[in-house]
Amino acid sequence: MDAPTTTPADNGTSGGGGDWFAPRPELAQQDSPDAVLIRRTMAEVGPVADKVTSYFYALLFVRHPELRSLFPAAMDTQRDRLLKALLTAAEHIDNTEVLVAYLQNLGRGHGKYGTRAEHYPAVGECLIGALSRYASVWDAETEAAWVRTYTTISQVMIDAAASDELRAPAWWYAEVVSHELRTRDIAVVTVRPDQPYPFLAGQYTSLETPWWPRIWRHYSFASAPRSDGLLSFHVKAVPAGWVSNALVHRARPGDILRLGPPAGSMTVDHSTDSGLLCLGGGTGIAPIKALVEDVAERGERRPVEVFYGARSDHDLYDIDTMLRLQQSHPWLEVRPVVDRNGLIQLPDAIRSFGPWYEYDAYVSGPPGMIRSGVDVLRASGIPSARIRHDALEELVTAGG
Ligand SMILES: NC(=O)C1=CN([C@@H]2O[C@H](COP(=O)(O)OP(=O)(O)OC[C@H]3O[C@@H](n4cnc5c(N)ncnc54)[C@H](O)[C@@H]3O)[C@@H](O)[C@H]2O)C=CC1
Repeated sequence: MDAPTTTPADNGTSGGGGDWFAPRPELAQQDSPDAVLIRRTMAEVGPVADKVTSYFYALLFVRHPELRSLFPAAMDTQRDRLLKALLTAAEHIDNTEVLVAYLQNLGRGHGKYGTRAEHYPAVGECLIGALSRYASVWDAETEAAWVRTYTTISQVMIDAAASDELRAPAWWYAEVVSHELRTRDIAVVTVRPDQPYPFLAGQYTSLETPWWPRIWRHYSFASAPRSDGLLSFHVKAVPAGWVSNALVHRARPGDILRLGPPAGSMTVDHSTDSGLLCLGGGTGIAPIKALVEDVAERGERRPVEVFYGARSDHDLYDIDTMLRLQQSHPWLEVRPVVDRNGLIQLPDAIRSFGPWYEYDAYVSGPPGMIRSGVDVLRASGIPSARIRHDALEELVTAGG
C-alpha cells in the first residue's frame, strides 16, 4: 500500500519523514473519543513498530496465504508500507478532508496490485490482531474505536476503487519507445501506453518493470500531456535501486512496463495568475519541466522562475532543454544552481532573488532538499498552503 501522495506542505502528513508512529499532541484538543484511543494505541506501539509490522505480515500470510501473491517476492521495501499507510489514515480520522483525499488516492492506486473489496476485512483483522498484541492497553472500547476507524478507511478506499474502475483501468501497459542515456546513471525513458492515459502536468505515476514483478516505484511525468500520448520519465539509477537500475541499464525500446493511475496534486492552479517559483533538484527537474510546458500551452504569461540544482555541471543533464524553453518564453527564467562543495545548496539560492511572497511555490527533488526548500520558502514569506511538493514518504521509495 502506498504512503500519502502529494500534499500541501502544511497538512501534517509529510513534514516529519520517517517517524510514522509518533503521536501528534498538538492536535489533541480537537480529537474525537475514537481519535484519542487511536492515538494512544499508536503512541504505545511506536517503540516496537518493527515487531508490530513483522507480526502483522506474519498473521496476514498465515491466515490468508492467498494474499501473499499480491505482495512482492522480497518484502524489504514493502514491509512497512501497508501498515504505515493504514496508521497514517487512522491518525487523520478526524480530519475528513485530508483523510478522504488521501484514502481515495490509495484506493485508486490499489487496483494495480489486484486488491479487491473482500481483501479489506482480512487486512483489518490482522491489523487489529497485531496492535492488540503490542498495545499496553487494549480493551473493548479501544478495539471498537479501531474497528470503526478501519471500517471508515476501507469503505472510502473501496468506493474510490469501484468508481474508478468504471472510468479507467487499474493499470496500463506501456511500451518503451525510446531510451536515452543522458549521463552514466540518468536515462530519459519514453513510453507509449496501450490506452489513453489522462493526467495533469506535475503528477506522477507508479511503474513496474518486467524484471521485478510487483515492485512499483513512483516517477513524475517529465512532460505535460502530449498530443501523441507518449509519456516520459527521468530515471536515475540509485545504489540498490532495483527498478531504477533496470530502467536505466536494462530497459530498451520494445520492453513492456506497467503503469498505475496518475497521482499527486503538485499541479498548476490555473484559477490565478500568480507567478510560479519552482525548485527542481537533480531528476526533480522532470515535473518542473512539465509545469513550465503546461503554463506555455495555456498561453499564460505569468512569471515562472525555475531554480535547477545539481551537484556538478555534469549533473545538470536537462539544462539544454530548460534553456531552450527559456529562449521561447519571455516569462520564464531558468537559473542553474551548482553546489560549490556543498557550500551553496539549491534552496539557499532563492534568497538572493525575490521578493517571493506573491508566488506559488513548487518543490521537487531529494527529500532533504524538499525539507530545507520548504523552510526557506516559508521564511521568504510564502504561506505553507501555497507551497506544493510530493509527500516525502513517496520519494523515499521513489529512489529505488
Ligand atoms: N516529484 C518529486 O519531488 C521528484 C523527486 N525526485 C527525487 O529527486 C531525487 C533526485 O536525486 P538526485 O538527482 O541524485 O539529486 P542530488 O542528490 O544530486 O541533489 C540535487 C540537488 O538537490 C540539492 N540537495 C540535495 N540534498 C539537499 C539537502 N539536504 N538540502 C538542500 N539541498 C539539497 C543538491 O544541492 C542539488 O542541487 C531523488 O531522490 C528522486 O526520488 C525525482 C523526481 C521527482
